[in-house]
Amino acid sequence: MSDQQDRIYATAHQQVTRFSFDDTVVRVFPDMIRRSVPGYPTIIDMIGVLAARYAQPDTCLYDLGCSLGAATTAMATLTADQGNRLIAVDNSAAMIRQAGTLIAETGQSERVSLLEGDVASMDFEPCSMAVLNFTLQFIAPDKRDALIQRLADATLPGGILVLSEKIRFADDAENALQTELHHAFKRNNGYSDLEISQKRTALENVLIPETLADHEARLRQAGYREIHVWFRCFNFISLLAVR
Ligand SMILES: C[S@@+](CC[C@H](N)C(=O)[O-])C[C@H]1O[C@@H](n2cnc3c(N)ncnc32)[C@H](O)[C@@H]1O
Ligand SMILES: O=C(O)C(=O)C[C@]1(C(=O)O)C=C[C@@H](O)C=C1
Repeated sequence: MSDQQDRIYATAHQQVTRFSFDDTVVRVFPDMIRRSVPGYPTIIDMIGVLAARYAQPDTCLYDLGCSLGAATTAMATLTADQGNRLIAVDNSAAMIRQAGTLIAETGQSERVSLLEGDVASMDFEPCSMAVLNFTLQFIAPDKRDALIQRLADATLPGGILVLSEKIRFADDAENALQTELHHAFKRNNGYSDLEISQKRTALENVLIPETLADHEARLRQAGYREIHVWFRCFNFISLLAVR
């Protein structure tokens, strides 16, 4: 079951605990992410479009921090009959369990390997596409350079990384405005001020955003030849990095 409405922070919690991708979150995840991330459905659709454009025949495609496999399914659907193997990884056992059920329902299980594991410590096979769709932000900052470097090293010439992140802005006024606009988006999607504020507390020191410049510098340093911002809404962006 993962089709319930997100009401996790609707009532006052005595103590707001650190956000984690457990069973409670899995049950509401599709609703939570759609109402929390501006443009999420578009980003998923466009990951499919990017797969159709950049996935090379008979190569691996990675979905890292796959949650319920939305990006995996988009990539699999738009690369049918190309001989690609999809490797979807998440370190939440609850997510992986439910992702397995959902991917089986799409009939794509044969091409998809679902792995429970930490993407910050895994070795990558040669691949033509990797997706980090709102995952890097949850990985300890001191592990991010090494992860992106290992991914860049595993990516075939002409292959890509799609990196989507919540970002912060170096300028305090800009940061405050973009954060306020994101909260207005959440309010417009039915979240109350209490829900917004408790979720924000739960995400503190769990989701650690960096600036666009930080992301671009890391990607360039790792050896990506081209870096494009292809999606942006308020403090949410998605980058296309070409190897
Ligand atoms: C915001 S969700 C990603 C959404 C998903 N990519 C999508 O497009 O629907 C972040 C996911 O990253 C996973 N995650 C966080 N840290 C991870 C790590 N070190 N290794 C693997 N997965 C991780 C979480 O369990 C969670 O499922
Ligand atoms: O809800 C928020 O305020 C968020 O920052 C959104 C966000 C994300 O960017 O990953 C945070 C956690 C949930 O997984 C879903 C969405």
